[in-house]
Amino acid sequence: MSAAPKTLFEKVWQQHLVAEPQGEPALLYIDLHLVHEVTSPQAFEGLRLAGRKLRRPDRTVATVDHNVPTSSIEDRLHIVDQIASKQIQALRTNCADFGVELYDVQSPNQGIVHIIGPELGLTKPGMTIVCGDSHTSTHGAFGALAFGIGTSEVEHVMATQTLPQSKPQTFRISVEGDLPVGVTAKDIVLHIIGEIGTAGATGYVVEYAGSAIRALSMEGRMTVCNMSIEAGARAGMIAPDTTTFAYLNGRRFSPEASAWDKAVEHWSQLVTDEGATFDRELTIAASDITPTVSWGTSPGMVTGVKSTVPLPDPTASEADQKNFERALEYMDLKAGTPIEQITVDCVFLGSCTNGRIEDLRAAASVIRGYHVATTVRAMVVPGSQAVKAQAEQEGLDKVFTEAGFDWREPGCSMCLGMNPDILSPGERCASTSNRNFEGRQGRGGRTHLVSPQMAAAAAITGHFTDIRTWKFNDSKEAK
Ligand SMILES: CC(C)[C@H](C(=O)O)[C@@H](O)C(=O)O
Ligand code: SF4
Repeated sequence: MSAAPKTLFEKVWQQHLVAEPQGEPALLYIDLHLVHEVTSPQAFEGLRLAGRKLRRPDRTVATVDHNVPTSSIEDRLHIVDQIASKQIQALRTNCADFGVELYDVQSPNQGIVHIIGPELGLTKPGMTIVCGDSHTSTHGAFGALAFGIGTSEVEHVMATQTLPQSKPQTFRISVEGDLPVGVTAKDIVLHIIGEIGTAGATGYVVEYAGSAIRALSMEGRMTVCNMSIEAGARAGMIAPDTTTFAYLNGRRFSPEASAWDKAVEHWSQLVTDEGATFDRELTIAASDITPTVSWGTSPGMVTGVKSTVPLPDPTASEADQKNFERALEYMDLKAGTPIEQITVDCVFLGSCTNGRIEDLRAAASVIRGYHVATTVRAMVVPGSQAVKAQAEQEGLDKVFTEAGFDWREPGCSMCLGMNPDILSPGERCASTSNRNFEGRQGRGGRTHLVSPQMAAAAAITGHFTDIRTWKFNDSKEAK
């Protein structure tokens, strides 16, 4: 083995190479395949038609998340929507036929696929993880190489447990220094996308590094890696460290006893070596990041809460100027409007970006002792059954419901319009999710991406409000 310094990505890539045919994509071994109801039916059908079995059912785990109603257990058991009901039924039949473990609506392990993987300890450092879902990049927070794949690739992995992949380039983004109070992982990643653009990381695997990233909890790291795809990246990764090991210790599928010690020893090597080079590097000062709000129809159209909707840039290309105008028109905003003057009709707390327990705790600390503005409808959708149970044990559900939030069952919910939780045309939403495309939360709906703290504050005041000057009612939780 050569002693040349390697990046974290390079190490994981090399450890999974099955073949490297000349002039063709490499063949990678896949350690974990996560499956949900939307992108799997055709893949299972392909296997069935070809008379093939699933190569490694024991490395395949399925759940239902995108289509499930979040209103009540009753509604989840009797899904009215025909497409949703058919997809979920197909997943049940497919998992039973091919021997795949399915965390169905009544399982205590059900939840958004990118929330349950880490929470169960299925997601581990150094793994290759795929799912027919773009936000698979979330799992890179553990030092895994994790990326979304298309339905035909889902079938390939099901049949062979391998995947042909062209080798991506590497991009290190270092965020250095202490994050200012009130600035979160969500603000880091929105800020980064604002800086580099939605195609800024296209073709790269991004490694997030620097003291501000190291200081993040696993939940925060997952939020950052989750949105890598919104900058066009193939995947996002963060080197595992003691924070990672502490999170994984004792989880259901984590190794135990001597196997744990061996695993930690191996995982500890999964860092970028001193002197290893990246194809591209960028350093961002944490102190430059403020609570960030998206004003337009792409996750790169963001600005600070104290700022305004941007003015047109006469030096931009004609296409960019058109996009800008179109975004303002769709969002029904005027250039130069202060962000804090934008009122919201709806607040959505949830999704695989910000539907974890830490997100709910942070939002609850903001709303404690307050009530949702009369002009706002607000909902909290825990990312998983485990998040929901934990939150209820801590009494957070009470904090939310007493403040006037709707407390719901786990799923993707209002992150995308594939289930009954949608915006009405023209409705404006402060959302903790990751995409703000036209129609993303329902036809004609207007999405502003923010952190859980910022979403919670907007729910109370009815407009975007700088969380840095918030008056917390419980100093214990104030953050
Ligand atoms: C439905 C699914 C394929 C899609 C994705 O790949 O990301 C969804 O999860 C999303 O967030 O838009
Ligand atoms: S929560 Fe949103 S982003 Fe995440 S998997 Fe579901 S639909 Fe996709």
